[in-house]
Amino acid sequence: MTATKGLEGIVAAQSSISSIMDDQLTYVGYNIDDLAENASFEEVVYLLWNKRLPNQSELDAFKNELDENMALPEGVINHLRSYDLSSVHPMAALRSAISVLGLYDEEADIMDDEANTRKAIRLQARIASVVAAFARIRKGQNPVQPKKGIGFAANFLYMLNGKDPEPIEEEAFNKALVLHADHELNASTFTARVCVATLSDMYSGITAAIGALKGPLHGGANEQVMKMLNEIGEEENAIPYIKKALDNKEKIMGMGHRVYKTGDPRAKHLQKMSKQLTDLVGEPKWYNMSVKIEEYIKKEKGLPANVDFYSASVYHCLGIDHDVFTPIFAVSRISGWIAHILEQYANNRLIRPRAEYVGPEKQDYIPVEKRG
Ligand SMILES: CC(=O)SCCNC(=O)CCNC(=O)[C@H](O)C(C)(C)COP(=O)(O)OP(=O)(O)OC[C@H]1O[C@@H](n2cnc3c(N)ncnc32)[C@H](O)[C@@H]1OP(=O)(O)O
Ligand SMILES: O=C([O-])CC(=O)C(=O)O
Repeated sequence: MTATKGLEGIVAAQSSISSIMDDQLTYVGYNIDDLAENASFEEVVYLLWNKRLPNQSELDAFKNELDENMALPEGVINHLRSYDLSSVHPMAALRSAISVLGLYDEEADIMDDEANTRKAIRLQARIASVVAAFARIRKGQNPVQPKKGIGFAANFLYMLNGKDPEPIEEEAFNKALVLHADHELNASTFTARVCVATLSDMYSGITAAIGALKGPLHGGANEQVMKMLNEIGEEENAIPYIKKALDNKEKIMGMGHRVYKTGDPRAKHLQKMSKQLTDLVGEPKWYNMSVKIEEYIKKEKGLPANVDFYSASVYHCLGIDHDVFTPIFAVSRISGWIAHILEQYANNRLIRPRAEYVGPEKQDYIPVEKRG
């Protein structure tokens, strides 16, 4: 038995949700470029869960269901208030809060298809409310109740900021949600599938996935990109900063990808939005700096920018706190996690690979009192 480090190149499941082929990403056969330009996030969620796009009345009903399920149980709000608000990272708060949400769901451990569909809606709706509520509570503000009928992207920004977003903000945020919704067997999705393949419940699968997304080699990279841009500070510092980091064998956040080698098809959409929004808010340096870094890393290391690279400056321009970037990723990616969880349940087998043992062999047990 020989291990493949990081399971690179291993095909671990069949899936009909999303596909990456020749550096093109499709959701259920629809190219991400078409979806990013044309679809609402709700249409994409419906697509991932039902493997087809909704007609108008199905979409209206789906949006309505999300609206109806957005409000949080009071116990969850109280739980969020009970954290050490000065130090808890919003991603840790989210991981815990989703687990707590499960305690308020009478159907948490009911595994039939209908119950799972209802839980899927509740989780998709409420994760947005949790992220927005925690972002406000830690600033001493009260959570804002969701507003019905304005759409998921606008509703999230409304709950976060307490005011309706501008159309350009809503459009950018919707596009970011669409672009982050699913990505084949990325680390957090695989985590979710491994968890529920034991026939554990959906809340456990999502909680596990949030834990995996949090790391800086995965979703946590978007926050780290903004930290790096802040440290660089001005355009002229960008290349010296990156050169030094590479000399120190550091990884440049938002660069590189396990699967994409020529480019991440999502990055160009986020790059375009970054240009628009940084100009709009009068902070073009974030975009200009990012372009310099991208070009330099491409030339020096042959690595492309990934989805986390330009999303950082996009979210910054939307006025979102930098440590809320990764929770926002989760608000979108939960749609993909749920699709994969449902797919796993539908054709389940325990996921249990083997390890290549490389430790010592045939050791003799020595009683503790005789050990040196
Ligand atoms: C939503 C997402 O999860 S997208 C990914 C988000 N993560 C990041 O942006 C973090 C930065 N990027 C990385 O760490 C990596 O590119 C990953 C984790 C995304 C993919 O990694 P892997 O496929 O495992 O590649 P691995 O880490 O083995 O790197 C291969 C080589 O490229 C180098 N490399 C890869 N990414 C980077 C980077 N961002 N900066 C500098 N060097 C890099 C490695 O140092 C290594 O070089 P070596 O062979 O000389 O030792
Ligand atoms: O697929 C991956 O490894 C990481 C990624 O880009 C994502 O999850 O969107």
